[in-house]
Amino acid sequence: MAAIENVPVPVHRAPAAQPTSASTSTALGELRAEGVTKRFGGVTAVNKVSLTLQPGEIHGLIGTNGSGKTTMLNLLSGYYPVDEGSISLGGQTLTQASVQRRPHVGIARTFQKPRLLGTLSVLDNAMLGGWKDTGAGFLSTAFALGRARREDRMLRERASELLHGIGLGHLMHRKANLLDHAEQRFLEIARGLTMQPRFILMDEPAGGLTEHEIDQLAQIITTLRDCRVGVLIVEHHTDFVFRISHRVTTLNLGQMLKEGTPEEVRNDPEVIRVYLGA
Ligand SMILES: Nc1ncnc2c1ncn2[C@@H]1O[C@H](COP(=O)(O)OP(=O)(O)OP(=O)(O)O)[C@@H](O)[C@H]1O
Repeated sequence: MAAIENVPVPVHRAPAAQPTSASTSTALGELRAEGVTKRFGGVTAVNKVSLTLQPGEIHGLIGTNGSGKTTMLNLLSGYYPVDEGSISLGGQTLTQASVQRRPHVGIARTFQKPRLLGTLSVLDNAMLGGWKDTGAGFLSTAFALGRARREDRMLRERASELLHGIGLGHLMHRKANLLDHAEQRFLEIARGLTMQPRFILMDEPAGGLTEHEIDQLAQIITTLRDCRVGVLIVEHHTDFVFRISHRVTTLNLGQMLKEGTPEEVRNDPEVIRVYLGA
């Protein structure tokens, strides 16, 4: 993959979180889950979990297999409704907001297995992330009238800039299904960023990447942090999570085991007993 340049993402006003310092900020604009519970039949996948993601913060979500990490991400991104508890952004409730609504308030996500439209080009896939910013109706789109043309040009430029920033600029016109695994993962991130999110929730972004590609991923994520985007990383690759996160939450059997700085979590006897030492 080509070198990663500075990823151009929108600048938000809130200050970036400081690495390793415990955040006591109640800054407006935080994404907050409070006491959320999700059940699937008799299985309680997530049980009264609270998690706060600050703008400009990298927050790792780790835990054993089946501990509820992906479910938590799905609750924050609106893929599942919560059974109990609440989700809010900047103090405004999102608990009932649909999955289609969440991008409008600034929540993007990536998937464990990249979900791309394989027969479309890399550029077209990246542009799909910006659909929420288009308002041209069906007729003006069909006839490529002024507004539709302008919106298309704007999105194309934004997506193209992001792809260059993320190191995929040279592949813009290739079909997405011809990309290798890391390229597909990075394209998903670019697609999420095209919507200019305030928060991006990533499900196992380091899965299947080489050490070199993980370094590239870390570079992308720290650039997002510098641009005040909050990043939630669900990940099994704990070294990577401890290396780049400001805060880490550990789940076990759907419940919160420990939340704190990477140092606090890494040295917690219960986390070592249940997860890290396993
Ligand atoms: N759609 C679903 N239907 C039924 N059960 C589900 C569903 N999604 C998750 N579960 C169950 O909820 C629990 C938590 O699953 P989840 O995928 O959130 O865990 P995880 O920590 O992300 O796991 P992994 O690290 O293996 O990806 C598991 O017991 C899982 O089988």
